[in-house]
Amino acid sequence: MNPQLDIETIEAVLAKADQLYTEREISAALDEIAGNITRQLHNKHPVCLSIMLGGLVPAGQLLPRLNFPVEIDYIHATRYRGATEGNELHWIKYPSISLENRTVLLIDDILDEGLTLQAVVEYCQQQGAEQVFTAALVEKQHKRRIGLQHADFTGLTVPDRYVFGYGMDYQNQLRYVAGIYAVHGL
Ligand SMILES: O=P(O)(O)OC[C@H]1O[C@H](OP(=O)(O)OP(=O)(O)O)[C@H](O)[C@@H]1O
Ligand SMILES: Nc1nc2[nH]cnc2c(=O)[nH]1
Repeated sequence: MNPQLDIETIEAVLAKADQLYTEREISAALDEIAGNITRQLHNKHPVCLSIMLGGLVPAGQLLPRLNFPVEIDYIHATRYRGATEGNELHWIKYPSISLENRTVLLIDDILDEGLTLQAVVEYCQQQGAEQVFTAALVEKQHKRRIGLQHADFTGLTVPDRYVFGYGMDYQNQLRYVAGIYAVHGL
């Protein structure tokens, strides 16, 4: 499938966007999240599941900060699918590692309405996980949370705008950006 946006448009979206967090601020937040995860899970040998695609960058930056034994796998589930409003959750890949009697840590980029993390927590529980913890780099601030209210581990808050960078996309683009930005006008 061809990208929805051409290179000039992608560069213009980035140039006009409002920067909410620098890479340095995100790095400090990841240090804090990693410290809190370590204190709570260091002797649990957790299965860490990145929720793709958005979880890719936060998980990739968080996991090397965890200096204790973990197993790594991923789930691919999406409800926005390149749009700026969510729909029902589309499951693309279930984890390969058995979750039975395991402590599970889910890692995602953003908690918005909370439906994605809630559905994935329920899936893990159905698979027999002993305990399920959630980490989201960012929590969006609004009163429309209808699923999971808060992640167990989180670092940054963003206003009620559409944000991208550090794993988060705008129309399937800009996930690689080393900062967190709000789209101009959204
Ligand atoms: O709290 P919610 O309102 O459910 O939204 C949060 C979810 O939305 C994004 O995923 P998206 O469906 O855009 O897929 P992606 O990971 O491929 O970006 C993000 O990565 C979270 O998983
Ligand atoms: N990229 C991105 N994904 C989301 N999923 C839910 N909210 C958002 C958001 O603001 N940005």
